[in-house]
Amino acid sequence: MDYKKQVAQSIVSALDGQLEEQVVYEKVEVPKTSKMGDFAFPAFILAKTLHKAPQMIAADLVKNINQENYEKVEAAGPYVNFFLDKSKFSLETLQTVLTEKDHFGDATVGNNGKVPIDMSSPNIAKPISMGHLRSTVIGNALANLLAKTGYQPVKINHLGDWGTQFGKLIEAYKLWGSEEAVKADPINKLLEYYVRFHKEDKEHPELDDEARKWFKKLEDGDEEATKLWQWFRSVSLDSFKHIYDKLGITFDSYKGEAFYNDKMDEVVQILEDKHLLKESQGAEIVDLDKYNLNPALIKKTDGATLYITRDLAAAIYRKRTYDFSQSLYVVGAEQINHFKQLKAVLKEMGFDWSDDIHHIPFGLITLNGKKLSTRSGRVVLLDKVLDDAIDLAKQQIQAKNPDLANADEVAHEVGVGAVIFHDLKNERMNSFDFDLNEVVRFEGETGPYVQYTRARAESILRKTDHQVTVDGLKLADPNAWDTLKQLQNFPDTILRAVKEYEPSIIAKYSLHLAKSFNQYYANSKVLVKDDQLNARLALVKSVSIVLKSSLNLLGVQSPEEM
Ligand SMILES: NC(=[NH2+])NCCC[C@H](N)C(=O)O
Repeated sequence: MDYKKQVAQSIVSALDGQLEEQVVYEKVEVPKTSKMGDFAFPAFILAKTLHKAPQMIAADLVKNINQENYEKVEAAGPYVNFFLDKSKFSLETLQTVLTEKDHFGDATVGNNGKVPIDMSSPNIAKPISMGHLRSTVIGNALANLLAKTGYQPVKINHLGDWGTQFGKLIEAYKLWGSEEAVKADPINKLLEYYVRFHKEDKEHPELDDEARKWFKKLEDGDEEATKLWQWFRSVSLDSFKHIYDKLGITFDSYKGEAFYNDKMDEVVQILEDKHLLKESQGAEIVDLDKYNLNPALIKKTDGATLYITRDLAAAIYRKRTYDFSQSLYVVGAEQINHFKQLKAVLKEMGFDWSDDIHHIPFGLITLNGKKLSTRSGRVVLLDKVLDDAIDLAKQQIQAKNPDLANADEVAHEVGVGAVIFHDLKNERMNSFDFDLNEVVRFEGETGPYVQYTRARAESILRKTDHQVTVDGLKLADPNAWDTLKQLQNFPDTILRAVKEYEPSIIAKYSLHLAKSFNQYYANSKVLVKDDQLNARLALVKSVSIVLKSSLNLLGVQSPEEM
């Protein structure tokens, strides 16, 4: 039920069609506090046409409005305030949630369109960073949101498994590496070699020439180089998968940069045919002056291809494979220019679908105010962060509920959920600081708080043998009003989150719903056996359903008990 539409229609008929419904609909507001009603119409917009004082217009409107559908309609200065009929509203809302359950909020706007989401995409031979974590959890939440609204998301892990850094790594390994050492602790060892390379090449620039040679060999299929590369790739992938398992996130494809090696000749060919390639100091570039962008470097002097060349091949491959309605790239804001260049080159190549490519950028995570980077070796090992979060969750669960049977499983869901939720409650583009003790708290704006609220709703339902039915859902209790309105807003909230590619909208929504429900529960006696018992328990059940759906959309589990 679209109550705003109902309000707009009431106004239009009271005005005898002097304004279009659409115009009125757009003007109807939601007042700051519910004391001023659930909707308000600024009558002063009619002052010029009607040559009357705004207060008069508001007062006249109130007289002409059919009040039947409302608790009351009143004029307040130049505004008309509408108070919805709470009983009717609760009946309609609770009935919808209880019958649609998990499907409440499903939509069809996506028209089954396929949407590849380039997400996570860490680099081989380096630990997966907090930045990759952001990409992973934002991408996963967007995939869930898209699926709920009728799209078909395809989660692609575009592994950084190709590029000049592999030349550096091979050179470093040849100089300082040992097979046993790598086998014992793959990622940390490989990182150590890489960091050492970047220290030593400052004094020995000849190292860079060697590294370049190794990369060229790799591109030419040299046996030794290829073998080392394959080994580095497979140990790295094992360690990434270990973390994805912990996060509970899966991918539909692991086609990384190397997959496009044999698909780049075609890219270069098209660029040549369209006379887009220019020589510049021996390298091949595409001039993007008219887009106000730096030229895109397609081929280096030694013929080695680049990150953007592989992205061009990948974009074309995805269009051919999925015929996508849109194609998303969840990658940090530091790559904004890269994606602008990518879209511009595709456009120059004559691919109109380049407009359907969207870079979904996000801000940095800092740790105690410091930026994290791999080169300097200041990496936060994600695996450790997750384990610490699980430990913290376990301590709190043991204190609160020492008898909980599946405490380890719940601690995992709460600890990991806390890290994911903390990431997603911040607007994508905001940078934020990460302090684990804040993240895993059971109070405040945290994932565990929402999980705890939902578990509490379930425990209330376990306390009674009353079976909730969809009859008798009229709930006039003003304490329940904010919660009911939140529930009713869920479908719209989902659509907004999808439209803005902004999971934080769902995270904030779930916090608001949890908070309003806790307030309701503190002020109303839910389990008293009177004629509204069914309606109150229906509210509790509905809150549980919607909190669980919200958490699941974010990729966070929702334990029944904690
Ligand atoms: N198609 C892409 N460019 N995806 C993003 C890749 C991210 C890259 N591997 C990095 O860690 O910076």
